[in-house]
Amino acid sequence: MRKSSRSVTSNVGALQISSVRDGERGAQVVAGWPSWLASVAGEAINGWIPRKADSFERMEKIGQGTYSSVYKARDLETNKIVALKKVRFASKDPESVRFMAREIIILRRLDHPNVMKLEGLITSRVSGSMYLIFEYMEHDLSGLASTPGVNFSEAQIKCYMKQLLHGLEHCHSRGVLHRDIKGSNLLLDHNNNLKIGDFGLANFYGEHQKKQPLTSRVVTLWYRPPELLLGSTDYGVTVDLWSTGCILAELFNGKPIMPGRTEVEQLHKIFKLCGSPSEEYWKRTKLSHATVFKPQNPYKRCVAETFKSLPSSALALVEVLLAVEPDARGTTAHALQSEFFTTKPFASDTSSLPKYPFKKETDVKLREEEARRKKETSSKQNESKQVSRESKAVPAPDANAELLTSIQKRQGQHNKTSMSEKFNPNEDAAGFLIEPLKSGTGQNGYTRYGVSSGSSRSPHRKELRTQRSFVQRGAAQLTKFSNSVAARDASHFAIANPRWLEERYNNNNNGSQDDGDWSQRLLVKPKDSTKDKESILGHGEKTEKMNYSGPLVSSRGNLDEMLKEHEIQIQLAVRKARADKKTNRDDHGQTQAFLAANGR
Ligand SMILES: Nc1ncnc2c1ncn2[C@@H]1O[C@H](COP(=O)(O)OP(=O)(O)OP(=O)(O)O)[C@@H](O)[C@H]1O
Repeated sequence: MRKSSRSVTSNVGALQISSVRDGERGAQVVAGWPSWLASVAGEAINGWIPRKADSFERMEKIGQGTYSSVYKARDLETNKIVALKKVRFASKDPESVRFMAREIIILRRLDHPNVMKLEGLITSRVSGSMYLIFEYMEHDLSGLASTPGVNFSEAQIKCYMKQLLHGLEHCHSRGVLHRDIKGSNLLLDHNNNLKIGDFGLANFYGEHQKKQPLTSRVVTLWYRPPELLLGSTDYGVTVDLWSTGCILAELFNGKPIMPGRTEVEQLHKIFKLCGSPSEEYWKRTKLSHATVFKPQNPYKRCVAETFKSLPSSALALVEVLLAVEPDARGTTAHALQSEFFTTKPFASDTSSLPKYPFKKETDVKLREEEARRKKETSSKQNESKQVSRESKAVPAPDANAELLTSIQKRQGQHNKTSMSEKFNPNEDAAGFLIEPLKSGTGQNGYTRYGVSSGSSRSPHRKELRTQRSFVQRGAAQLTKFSNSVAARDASHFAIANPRWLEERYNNNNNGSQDDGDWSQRLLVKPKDSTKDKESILGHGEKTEKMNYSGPLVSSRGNLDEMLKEHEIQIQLAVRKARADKKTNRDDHGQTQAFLAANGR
């Protein structure tokens, strides 16, 4: 990034992005920045000048995120191939701009070979859009692991894990929590250098920050730690370590280890595998959902039995990272010192690993075609299903109305198309079969872990690959249960940009928490509140039913009862899915995943 002649030190450590003084703003606008950005998020651009769009040759689309579209491009000044991430936000809404800017501020704070480097920004005084410029990365870890014929050796897994932990160590040392660690956010270049990407959900934490509650609604579901599912708003680096443990086990296992479809099911999967927390923990903890989710009988931990085929040093590290109580997960430094990295086979050198052919562009095209095809089919189906869906949906509580307004702002409510573009329920993860792991022995005699080298892509890998961050995850999960559990539109509610809500909440509440914790309002509510429904519909969206993601559980009761209720809901959905399957062949994959995941 070129520096402006007037270099200003930016205090990117501040949680709140303060407005810049008029003089600074003026200088930034003169430097070419739009005033909507300079006026509310001057810190994000301090000392930089924007690049011009016409100094890049935009090539194909290579990624579609929840908040962004990513394009391959050529930098005409350097002739280098780069990735341009076009971020979605509403330039007329200062809060929306601030939140978009937070990703930039965080990225500018980081500087490490295993963290994606922000190389610059493209916008202009008259533009309403913003592109983030990154080094172009050929692969991501999930995509690579799902490639037919690609099986990782233990040394190779160590190589990737080591890089991930070094990158995370850097983030944590700079006071940054990533909060969305998963395979598709771990990017790899053609030399097998791994870089942590997508800081869209990241936030600052630590003692030097003003102590403010963080949102618990972050991290893609399958990688989300129990304390977040229990509603913690005071957490730290251990959330990233849990996700790291999930990835480590997954790389050996060949498929995601806890593919929950709802938050309740996710927590149940965690307790079944990792055991439920100790009595001590329940007593000590003030987590908002703890009373609701505490099981009557404790669950026994069975990580060792489940992953008995893992090398012992890998299993030992998985045991630590997947500790159900956060404090026992240690730190990135502890993990790097563990036997997993200090015993043979040692982590491969990146240069000794195979070079994999590019395939990102084809992947994106295939996924988009598939999504388009499904969308066409489903919009026809949705028309006929509308009545039953609405009648079974649980209305949202009053408290959600305010949040809904916020969400719409973040997503650019003035632009309805951007909303629907963002949310494509059919482009979801669960439409694929989960197959049993097949591992084998590679040419070098090492055990190769991961999927078998069949002629087609591994379905469960596809599932992993397309499991999106919080937003899309919500959409995907809920769509599966749209008729019996929650309405599809619930995801519009549940997909609030959590970091935006977090900040908004903090701004409005001066960081104080009360019994009406907003994250709890998102999850737990009484079942019969028609009034609530009225009130939420009264907030400008008369035609769209807004529901929420958590009505799988009653607000009072124990986990076992809830799970029973939950299971009934799932069975209803399974029956429904079976019926749909008969009537629509295009729903085939989705139904299969549903049945497979339920062991039916
Ligand atoms: N530097 C890069 N090089 C190549 N591809 C990239 C790069 N950065 C991102 N991508 C691709 O674009 C996709 C979306 O990017 P990113 O994850 O940053 O956006 P997002 O909107 O925050 O997505 P998500 O919904 O996963 O949170 C990634 O999954 C990846 O495949």
